[in-house]
Amino acid sequence: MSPSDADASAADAGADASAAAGASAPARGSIRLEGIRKTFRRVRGAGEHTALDGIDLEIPGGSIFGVIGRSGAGKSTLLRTINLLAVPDSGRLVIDGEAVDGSRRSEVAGLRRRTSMIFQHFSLLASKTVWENVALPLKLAGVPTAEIDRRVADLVSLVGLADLAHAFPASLSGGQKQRVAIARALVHDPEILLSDEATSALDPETTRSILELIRRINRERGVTVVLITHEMSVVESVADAIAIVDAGRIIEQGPTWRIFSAPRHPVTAELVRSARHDSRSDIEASVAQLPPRAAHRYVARFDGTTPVDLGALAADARVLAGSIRPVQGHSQGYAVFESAAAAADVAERAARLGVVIEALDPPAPARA
Ligand SMILES: Nc1ncnc2c1ncn2[C@@H]1O[C@H](COP(=O)(O)OP(=O)(O)OP(=O)(O)O)[C@@H](O)[C@H]1O
Repeated sequence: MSPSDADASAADAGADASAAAGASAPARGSIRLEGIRKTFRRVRGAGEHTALDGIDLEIPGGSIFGVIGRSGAGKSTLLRTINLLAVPDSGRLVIDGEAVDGSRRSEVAGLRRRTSMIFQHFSLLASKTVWENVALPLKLAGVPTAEIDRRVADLVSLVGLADLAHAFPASLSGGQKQRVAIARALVHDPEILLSDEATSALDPETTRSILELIRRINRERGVTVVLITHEMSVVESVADAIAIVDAGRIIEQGPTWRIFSAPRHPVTAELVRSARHDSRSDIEASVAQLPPRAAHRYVARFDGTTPVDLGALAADARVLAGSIRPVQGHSQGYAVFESAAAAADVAERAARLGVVIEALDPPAPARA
């Protein structure tokens, strides 16, 4: 990606996430990383490993921002610089417009209260009930009992565990444990929730319900959410904007629907393809067992900016398979159809309508 592409997509990401947060959203929970660099001494051998290599990122307050990348790309380190669990070698962290450099202990303590974190492993105390796990940080902070009771009751009910308030972690499912961890993360009314692979240990349905909860917390309480994941499907369903990290650099960022419809970097394209299972060979395999009923087969791909009208591509279009889903209100996906229309005619109409078309090889007709 050229620097101008990077600038354009950074502007895209900021603009779209700002829109999602609402034009009059307060700056509460806004995050800016400027030229962040972080190196680690190599565990074996000499020298250093650059985990973050000049990260510039702007996350509007009140948005949900996804950071995605392959294993070892630098996602956790990036997330941990936001609460200074990882102290950058150089660069600036700016929260709500104010630089935070971690030079004063009180400043770091304040930052940690404003930025809560949830993890893949829930870190609950086995000997304490749901209620007691959530109450513990408030007790340690010396909050009066009546206030603790009020806040814990509110949070336990927010995460849907009012009936299990007196259960112990051992009797809870993974999803319920993550709900307790989320309630505990909210006790100090944070501006920012950092999610480090919080759904990676959960099955797809539980993942969906936890992501719905995170979205509700974001919308109802105005909490900025930064979530890191290696799963595109996680960011697809909740994030307003995404940054893709590779080898310690941001290689692409933008509104979620744009990243999915038109990835600009090959690594992003690969991540999108693997999440969607919609490569040409995947699609060809999915319709291979359907006997051909017309001379040609095509895949029409929709990027969410063009209304879907297969009839305008080929009057006799007969749909064989497809997958179309909304991402931030943009219908994206593909449809496989058969038609007698020649490839050149369909391609010409597709170009006029702004639809991407690929011609597939129809399977050979079965021998009689
Ligand atoms: N404390 C540390 N000491 C030494 N090297 C580290 C440390 N933390 C991270 N690294 C290295 O920095 C690089 C980035 O690590 P990081 O955990 O941020 O990546 P990641 O994208 O979150 O990976 P994963 O998805 O596998 O968790 C990796 O090469 C990792 O080995």
